[in-house]
Amino acid sequence: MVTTSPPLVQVSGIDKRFGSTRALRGVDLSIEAGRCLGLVGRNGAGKSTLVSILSGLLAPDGGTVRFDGEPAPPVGEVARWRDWISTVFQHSMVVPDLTVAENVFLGDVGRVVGWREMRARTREIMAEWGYEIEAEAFCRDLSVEELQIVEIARALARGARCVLLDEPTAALERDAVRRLFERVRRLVDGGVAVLYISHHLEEVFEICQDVAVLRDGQLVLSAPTADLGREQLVAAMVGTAPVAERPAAREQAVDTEAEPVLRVEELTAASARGRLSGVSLTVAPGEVVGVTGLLSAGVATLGRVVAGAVPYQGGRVSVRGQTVRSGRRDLAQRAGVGYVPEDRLAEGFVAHLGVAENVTMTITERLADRFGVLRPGRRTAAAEPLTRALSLVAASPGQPVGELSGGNQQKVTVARTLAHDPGVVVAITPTRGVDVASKALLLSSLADVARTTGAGVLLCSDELSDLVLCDRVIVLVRGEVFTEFTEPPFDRDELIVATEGLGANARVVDQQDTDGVDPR
Ligand SMILES: Nc1ncnc2c1ncn2[C@@H]1O[C@H](COP(=O)(O)OP(=O)(O)OP(=O)(O)O)[C@@H](O)[C@H]1O
Repeated sequence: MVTTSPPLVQVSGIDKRFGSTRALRGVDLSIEAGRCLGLVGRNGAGKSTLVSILSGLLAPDGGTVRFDGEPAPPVGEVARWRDWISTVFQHSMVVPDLTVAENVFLGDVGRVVGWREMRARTREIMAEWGYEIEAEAFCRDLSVEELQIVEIARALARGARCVLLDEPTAALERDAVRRLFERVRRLVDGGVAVLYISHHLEEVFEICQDVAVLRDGQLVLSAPTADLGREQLVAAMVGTAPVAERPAAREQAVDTEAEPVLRVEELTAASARGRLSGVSLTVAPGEVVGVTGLLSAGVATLGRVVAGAVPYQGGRVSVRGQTVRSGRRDLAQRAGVGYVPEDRLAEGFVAHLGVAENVTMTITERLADRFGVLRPGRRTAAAEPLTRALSLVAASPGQPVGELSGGNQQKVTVARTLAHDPGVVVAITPTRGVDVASKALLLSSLADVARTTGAGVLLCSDELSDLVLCDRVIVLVRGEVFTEFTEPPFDRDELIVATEGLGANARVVDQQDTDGVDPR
């Protein structure tokens, strides 16, 4: 008699409701030992809900989870679930006031290892991954990338039989992504089951043997990746919804002779996200200027300085001729700077307020009647065109933003920025966590604002596909302007080479401007 062993993780008939939202409907899924399963779907499809259920944090309304054929432990007994499944969550679960080693072994201290061994094993894992993070460092001092590494190290240290990676590459650089993939392959070769959630379909094709697609809470496709093309995958994700995967190229010429809406002169700043040294640039009315570079190059710092979110030490930032004082978010906003921050949870929205209220937060005075009263209907009407343009999914305009999926929260942040007719939009990695089909909509709405209102857009992103609709792209290397690409379409490979500080023919700025840049 032939006996086949049960899958390592088997999910059967899982249902989950949140009020009127059916987040998961009768989902069946198997995660096999020694295979990597990709889980994809549009924003709000139910991926994170499934991750929470698989991590023992959320009870399903119906259905079962089995490990190796046996019923999973009761929900809430997180330590017992972790013996089976270790999860790297989309949002940092790292405790800032603990050290790296304490975070890696969080929940296991005393039970599994002593302090000395904990530090030694943390060092070992970091060395194996090629990361230079001190085991004794406090996590509050780490960058976004380093925090994510701590989370991955935690999953690896536990030696769980199944590892869930929920958008693990969102804050990682190319080299770090490559290292992560190597490690995932090694885990899989060693018999570990991996569930890999990503909005980057190319990643799914690269490292997953199988792929499953969730749409509106239902599993609509499950197949080996080798049997599928990208189009089939996107078609399964979007169903019958019309979709533009790429924003249309920009046609309108920008008047670069016009007085710039944004002028940055000889800017010097220091922040945990990279320093800036003597950075100068301008953005003309209606122009979309991209800024890119490696994580430590200062791209996010530049955006944050212009938005007044962090101070600068030298130089000048001016919007429509008016100087924006260092580190004054309020004054930057008053001067007309709209800001799509990198960390939407911390700065992007107010979680307990509704979608329409968040979107119209900066324009309440304009919407109120002559007695200063603002009717909810007016809010909803003002928010609706923006949320529709971004294909935002919410149960109602009043649904608290904290209840939305990650990608939809990001769309609220963008809609809110665009609502108050900014003169300059600073957007930092605006498409992070946004599904493939919504990316084009989001980028197009930024470009539309530039085209129709004459606003300037400063698009700070390490996501090269975000840069397609830029009129120019400025590359920063170690806090300095290294080069500028002025002729779209931009060549992806040339951009990559430039971010590394290489590629002589891409160089168009004066030699003088780049003195001191080590071209490695
Ligand atoms: N705590 C909650 N209360 C109410 N609704 C919720 C809650 N958590 C999730 N939802 C809803 O359940 C649905 C599925 O959300 P989920 O976060 O699982 O989607 P997702 O596929 O992970 O999306 P994304 O790609 O944007 O992260 C969404 O409509 C979301 O608004």
